[in-house]
Amino acid sequence: MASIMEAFNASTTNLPSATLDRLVGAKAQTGFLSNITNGVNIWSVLFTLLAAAVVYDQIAYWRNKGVLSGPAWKMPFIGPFLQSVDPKFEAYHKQWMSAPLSCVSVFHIFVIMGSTRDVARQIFNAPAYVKPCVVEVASKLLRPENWVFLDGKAHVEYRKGLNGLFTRQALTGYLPGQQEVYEQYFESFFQSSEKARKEKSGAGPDKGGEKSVYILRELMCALSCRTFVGHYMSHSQVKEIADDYYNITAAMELVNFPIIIPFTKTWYGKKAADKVLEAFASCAAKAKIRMKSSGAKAECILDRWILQMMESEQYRQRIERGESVPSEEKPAQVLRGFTDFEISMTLFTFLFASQDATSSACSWLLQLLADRPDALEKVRAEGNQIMGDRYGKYGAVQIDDLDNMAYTRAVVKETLRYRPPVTMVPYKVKKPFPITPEYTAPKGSMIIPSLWRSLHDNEAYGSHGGADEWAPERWIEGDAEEQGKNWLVFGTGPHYCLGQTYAVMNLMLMIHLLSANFDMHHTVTDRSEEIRVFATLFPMDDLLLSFTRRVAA
Ligand code: HEM
Repeated sequence: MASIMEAFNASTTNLPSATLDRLVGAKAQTGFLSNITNGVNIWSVLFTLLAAAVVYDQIAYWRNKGVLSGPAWKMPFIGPFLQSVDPKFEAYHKQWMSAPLSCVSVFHIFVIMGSTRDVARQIFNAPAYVKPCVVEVASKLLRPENWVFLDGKAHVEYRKGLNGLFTRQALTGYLPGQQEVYEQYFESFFQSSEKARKEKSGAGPDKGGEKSVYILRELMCALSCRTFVGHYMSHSQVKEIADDYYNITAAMELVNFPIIIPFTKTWYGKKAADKVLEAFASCAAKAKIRMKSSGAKAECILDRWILQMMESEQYRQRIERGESVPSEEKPAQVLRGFTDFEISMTLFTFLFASQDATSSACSWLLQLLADRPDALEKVRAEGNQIMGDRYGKYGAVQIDDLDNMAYTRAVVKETLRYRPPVTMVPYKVKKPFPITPEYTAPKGSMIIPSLWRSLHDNEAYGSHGGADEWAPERWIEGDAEEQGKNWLVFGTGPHYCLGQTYAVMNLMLMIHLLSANFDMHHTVTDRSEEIRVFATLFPMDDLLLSFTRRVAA
């Protein structure tokens, strides 16, 4: 306004009108610019930048999305982050069923979900384009230099060195320790059921159920620790790890806030992970000393690994001395020496890979068996027939016995199919990945093969009431065993589960011993069949179980 007044005042001078017009124009322009600049402050600059970033974020999402199914609009920056903090099975299920390929974008991460069997297999089998990324925070917890993040040849080589820890001979050696752990925990389940029954006087076994998923998690952690590090870890340390492990799982959301902020889930998770790493490193140091003493026998994975390192070192020394070593004396894998911390990181990956998955599997196994007495009786009858006098005795089960338990195996495999513990396996796209002729996944995006549809596919598992029914018989008299292409419970391709034989065997051992010695009583609620997502899948009501000692018929 002031500048217009100044221009107006100028008209009172005697300048020619054209010059005056030019001057008025120039004055008015200067006034307009200064108006703008006068209005500019830090907030308007920030607002403009923010608006530009929102527009950029949205356009980047559309560009990445291309022809994929997924929300048309992205919540600025965070996307569906808040939903991923409290994930709902139904929401995931809806997404898996929505299309073979769908997408969301959370923070800066573009996430592609591959849901059908063929798309999932295509992703698993594309190591040239993708590498595992577990979930974003995993590299912070497991450490970025951990072997599970190796790719290509380096991964294949490292993994070869671990194969010897999961051979039949190795698994045989872990069985006695595992049976000790089962005996100890089953006894404590029974004792706490007895206590609960006394406290809730008058409650029958079927009414006295206690939430069991937590104690089953502890059992699985104790079992893993015994298998991995034997007696190098005390019972109280195992208990501490089992308790802390909850924080590690809680930190494992599909997408986390990008930085670790104190007192958040990821912060607690990282603290717990550091403690586990320290504990395993100390076990490694102790094992290195023990295994050098004469006559020391390998009792756990750690012992076997160190033994293999020692044998490799002896072999190398013989070669260096110029000896010609007969080929049968050459170790199956010549290993380098690993530091205590390297060993610890690797053992942590085993715990990391097994803890949630086996806890989930054993929760559903017990729920399903408690609810289907006919199946439970078949497991018992088979065990009794195979074990004879040894039936129900801890320490008596050998690997050959488990091999012969066809029905028990069918129960485990059917449970893994019906309630797959791992439903999604995140991979990262290393270079543009042409998944279909119409769509190429952009470099840097997360791509997730999802296993549910493959395992609930009626074309493969349509017999015995259909794929949504739990029917162990389909593995005995049906053709489930021939559906190898659909059997993605343990993944496929170069990163397929290293512990799959061990996991199935261990779950078989658990239901065999438990059913031989105890009766299980499930307090069924209207939420028992609902699915809770906590990294893996669990019964929504946390599985109310109680145990009574079995009186043999
Ligand atoms: C029911 C139990 C289990 C299930 C359902 C399961 C499932 C899986 C799945 C889906 C993968 C990803 C495979 C891929 O990317 O193709 C995996 C990887 C892996 N699992 Fe398991 N797992 C189980 C138990 C175990 C156990 C007990 C161990 C070890 C003792 C283990 C060790 C591993 C390792 C080390 C990997 C990564 C392999 C690699 O990157 O080369 N898992 N598991």
